Amino acid sequence: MKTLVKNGVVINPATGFMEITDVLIEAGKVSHIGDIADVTAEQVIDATGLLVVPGLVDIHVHFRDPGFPDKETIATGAQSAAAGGFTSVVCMPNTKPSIDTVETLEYVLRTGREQAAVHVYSSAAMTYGLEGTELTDLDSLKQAGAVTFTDDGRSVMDPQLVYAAFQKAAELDVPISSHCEDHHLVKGGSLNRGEVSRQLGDPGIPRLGEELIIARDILFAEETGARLHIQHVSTARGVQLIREGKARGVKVTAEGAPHHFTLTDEQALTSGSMAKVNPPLRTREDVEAVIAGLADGTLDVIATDHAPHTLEEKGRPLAQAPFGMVGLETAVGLTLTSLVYPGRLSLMDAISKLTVIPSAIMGLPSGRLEVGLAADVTIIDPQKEWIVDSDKFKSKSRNTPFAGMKLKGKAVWTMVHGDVVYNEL
Ligand SMILES: NC(=O)N[C@@H](CC(=O)O)C(=O)O
Ligand SMILES: [Zn+2]
Ligand SMILES: [Zn+2]
Repeated sequence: MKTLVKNGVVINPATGFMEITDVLIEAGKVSHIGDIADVTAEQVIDATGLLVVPGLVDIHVHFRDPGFPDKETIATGAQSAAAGGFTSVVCMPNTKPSIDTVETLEYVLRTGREQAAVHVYSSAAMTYGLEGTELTDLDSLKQAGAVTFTDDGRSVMDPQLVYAAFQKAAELDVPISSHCEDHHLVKGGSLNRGEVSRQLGDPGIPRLGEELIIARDILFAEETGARLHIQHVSTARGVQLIREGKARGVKVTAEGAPHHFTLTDEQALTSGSMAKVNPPLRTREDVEAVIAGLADGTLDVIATDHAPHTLEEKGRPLAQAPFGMVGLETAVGLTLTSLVYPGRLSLMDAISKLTVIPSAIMGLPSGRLEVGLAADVTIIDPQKEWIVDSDKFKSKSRNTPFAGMKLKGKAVWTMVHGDVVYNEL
């Protein structure tokens, strides 16, 4: 089977390559990049005016299996990924049971191989049951394929335990992904503590709770030499702490989420519980800082934190609704609309933060569009204007504050290892 993608803007951020040319895919691999006149292929795609990029990589998703198949399964999460242009994802461990044993990790990876349209990688929990009391067996979890250790959804509060985890992670050279939230300081709020939370009678979530743990974990990384990846940074001072850590040579990387570079806490006034996410949407100043952090490289990657929840749960009042929003199918549109078109981030940097950089952080064999490599390829229509319709999501869940929003730019064709897994061309 040969597929010829003709005349697209072919981008490979790993080498800074960007040219209007052709890509030939044979037997699941990229066999040629460059103008091709004399090839007969079973499948020919006219990519004129479209971007042909490495399959996108999201290192922060929640696929809810095992435990919550009403929200998402590995198969539906993978369909959602494919529809958003993502060909590789890293699952978070806050499932039920949590991904804290080799057995559960192997279940997730095997289900991914057997049922998912995209490559499914997984994190493993740092502590059993994400309870923050006993370290998991990090050696055997690494051995079984965990690409990062994290208690995402919570922070481990006991400094002795955190210290031991960082030491072990340094020894194993596996990055720790950190959800930063001081649970002693953050209790009961649903929204950023500020004007809007006061208006809605919510106790609020202080920025300081996030910043204390960002600062703490940077120090642990500095002390132990471990690689630290800070998840979903939402505050201006959080970005600055990471910038300073990097300047000191600490091995810290970080992610910005589309909702954090697009929306402020005011979104809760119109979207209610749909705008409830952890860490919360903050203020304009914070959004600007997240964008500046992405632009200057302080925030290395764009990751969605795709967090599906049922409409029943999200229909509850703010205080009772769970935190989180789906993100895979809106990420490309939001990246182009909020960052690239306003001139805040170059197209090359945007694609880089969605491909080769996240792959490098997690050590994944993806994120490049090069001859000889497996053909994970995404086509983006940068001109396509569309209105977010959550009823059309491939995800099982519809919890998004972006419904009804007009975006410019969309993933329209996704190939995994030579097979087309999404096509709206
Ligand atoms: N981000 C969220 O608001 N929710 C995530 C957990 C997390 O990423 O912290 C979830 O699992 O629902
Ligand atoms: Zn988190
Ligand atoms: Zn998460």
